[in-house]
Amino acid sequence: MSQRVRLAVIRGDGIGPEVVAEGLKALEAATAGSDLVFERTEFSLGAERYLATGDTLTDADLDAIKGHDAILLGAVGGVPNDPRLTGANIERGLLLKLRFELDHYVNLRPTTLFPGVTSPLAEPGEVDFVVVREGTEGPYVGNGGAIRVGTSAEVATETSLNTAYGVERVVRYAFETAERRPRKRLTLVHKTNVLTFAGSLWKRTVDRVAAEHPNVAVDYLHIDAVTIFFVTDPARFDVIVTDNLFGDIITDLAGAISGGIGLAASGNINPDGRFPSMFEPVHGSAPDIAGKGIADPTAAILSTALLLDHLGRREEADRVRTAVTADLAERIGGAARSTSEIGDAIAARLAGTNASAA
Ligand SMILES: NC(=O)C1=CN([C@@H]2O[C@H](COP(=O)(O)OP(=O)(O)OC[C@H]3O[C@@H](n4cnc5c(N)ncnc54)[C@H](O)[C@@H]3O)[C@@H](O)[C@H]2O)C=CC1
Ligand SMILES: CC(C)CC(=O)C(=O)O
Ligand SMILES: [Mg+2]
Repeated sequence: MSQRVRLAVIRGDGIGPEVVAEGLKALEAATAGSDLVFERTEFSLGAERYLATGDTLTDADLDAIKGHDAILLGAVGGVPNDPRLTGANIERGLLLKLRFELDHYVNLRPTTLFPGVTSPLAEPGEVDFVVVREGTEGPYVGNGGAIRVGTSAEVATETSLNTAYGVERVVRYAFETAERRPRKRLTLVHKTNVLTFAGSLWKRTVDRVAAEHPNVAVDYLHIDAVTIFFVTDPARFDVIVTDNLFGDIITDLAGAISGGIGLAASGNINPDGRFPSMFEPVHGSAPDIAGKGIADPTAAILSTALLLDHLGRREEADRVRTAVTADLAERIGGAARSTSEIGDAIAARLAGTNASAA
């Protein structure tokens, strides 16, 4: 019996389509000849579609996407200097709407410094942590407004939403993740010294859930101190749990200390399985390099490994990670390669047709 997977593909804007093409190559190569059968549906969503039609994510789009088992997304937003585009329509109206409507309350962002990858700051083995970022609340919910806009008396608010329900479920997921990892450490990252209302909720929730996980060592760091320790002592981190905004910011930094943002993969997970989970690179649409064929597709490829993990296909997921690890090790001192050259080399390793395949 084959395992049929209905995969929604949202290539998006900028380098999104370039890196998704390579992710799909890897996914196909990793699963060729197996019982896993992907049935792909393309959804043409993003800034370009919005500019052409005025639509971001319609109810019909959402309903159709809900009929899938998983989503692979490139990146959206970032057509430079177009005054018709604001964060409200693409970033919030499309990307965050997908995360909220599909209840992606876990935004999982593993960070590993692979052997052979150069980091300005750390050695391989020193960086191996996972950020569990809350994905449906925080300051990203659009809870705010502005008055007297454009005047010297303008006032703008952007209120962070934190619910006991929302915080507890992501904290529980983070503890369960820590339980499965050898070091069993969990760090809550927040700013409880000044964001005292939300911070107190997060801290009390972690303390309460910690009592159910006596094997997990728990500590707390303020977000500003975390930016120091990511640089000076990344080995201290195992599992980090944090809110939507802090998690967004520190995972770009996590990418930078572990070989570059082009290697950073993520999963927007709906752990209940009620809605399809969505896998995407941590990076955005990178308009500064779009169309040049130089984007690193590794993050998109590693995102397909997270997708395979989510489908319960650990063996195929590990094959993707092994092929990426081997490819990264060969990059040292090598000539720069294009997006498709990297994707082809990794796919060839997976297919066993690369001369130096591991
Ligand atoms: N999930 C998504 O769809 C995301 C969308 N965005 C959107 O993307 C647009 C651009 O945002 P930025 O702040 O510039 O962030 P970005 O992540 O797109 O780019 C930041 C820097 O990293 C480089 N970079 C990114 N991905 C790369 C890759 N695969 N290989 C090599 N270099 C890479 C870019 O060239 C740029 O110099 C904005 O509209 C933003 O809102 C940003 C982050 C996530
Ligand atoms: C639109 C943003 C929330 C996307 C982003 O930067 C991210 O999820 O990392
Ligand atoms: Mg981000």
